[in-house]
Amino acid sequence: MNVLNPTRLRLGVNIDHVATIRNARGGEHPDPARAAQIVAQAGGDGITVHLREDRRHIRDDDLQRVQSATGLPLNLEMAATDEMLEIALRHKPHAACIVPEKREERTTEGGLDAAGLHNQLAPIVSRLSDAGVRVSLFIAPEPRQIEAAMKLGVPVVEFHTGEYAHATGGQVAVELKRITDMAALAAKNGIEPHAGHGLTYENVQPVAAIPQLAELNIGHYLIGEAIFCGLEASVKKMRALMDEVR
Ligand SMILES: CC(=O)[C@@H](O)[C@H](O)COP(=O)(O)O
Ligand SMILES: NCC(=O)COP(=O)(O)O
Repeated sequence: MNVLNPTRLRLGVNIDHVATIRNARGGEHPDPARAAQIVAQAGGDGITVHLREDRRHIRDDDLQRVQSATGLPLNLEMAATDEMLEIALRHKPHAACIVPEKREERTTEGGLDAAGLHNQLAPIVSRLSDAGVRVSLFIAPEPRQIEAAMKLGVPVVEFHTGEYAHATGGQVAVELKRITDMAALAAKNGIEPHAGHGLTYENVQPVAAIPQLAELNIGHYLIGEAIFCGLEASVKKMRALMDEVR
């Protein structure tokens, strides 16, 4: 990705909620694979999908179709379960981001406890890595979690930006500083930092300006905006906002 300009902040577009709308009627429209093609035309650098245990949006049969719809790298978000590991090993996406998952949650509520789950995560990380999948951990921006990521030997962490996105008043700067400091700590220790969750046109720029961040993954807001202006336009606008601060 971005071999011509390694400093460019990559935009991974999460297309889960195209599938949410499709599933509302149980048919095939709108098709996430078509959304992936539009993301590619709009200048997105990657496609992210979260195959949830309850299949509330992305379904198993979407993976192959989304993967072959474009030449973009696919980032598969997955819970640390045997079922998801087998699926990931079958599809071999470019990257797999291990996320915490609760069946009853509305969305991913926090980061993975990589420190507490070391023994569960270690074999999953090594089997994915051996299969050539770039493993990432979706963690809170905390030193303890970065230390755990280092122990697990993952090349990438993605910081959960939900706390930042939902913060108000003086807390915004506090949350931003946590992400800024942890991006620097991760990079210093040879881990490529990414970020995502709850990012919008309004809150993306301070995060995009963090120099060590290599990739942002953004979904719900872009698909929501696409209802009003089209997916190509919403991706292009996010891309432009990110580029303005780099
Ligand atoms: C891991 C993450 O932050 C997102 O991918 C999010 O989980 C998308 O799926 P939901 O909107 O179903 O939570
Ligand atoms: N990992 C975060 C992601 O893929 C997108 O999160 P959101 O923008 O849908 O909140």
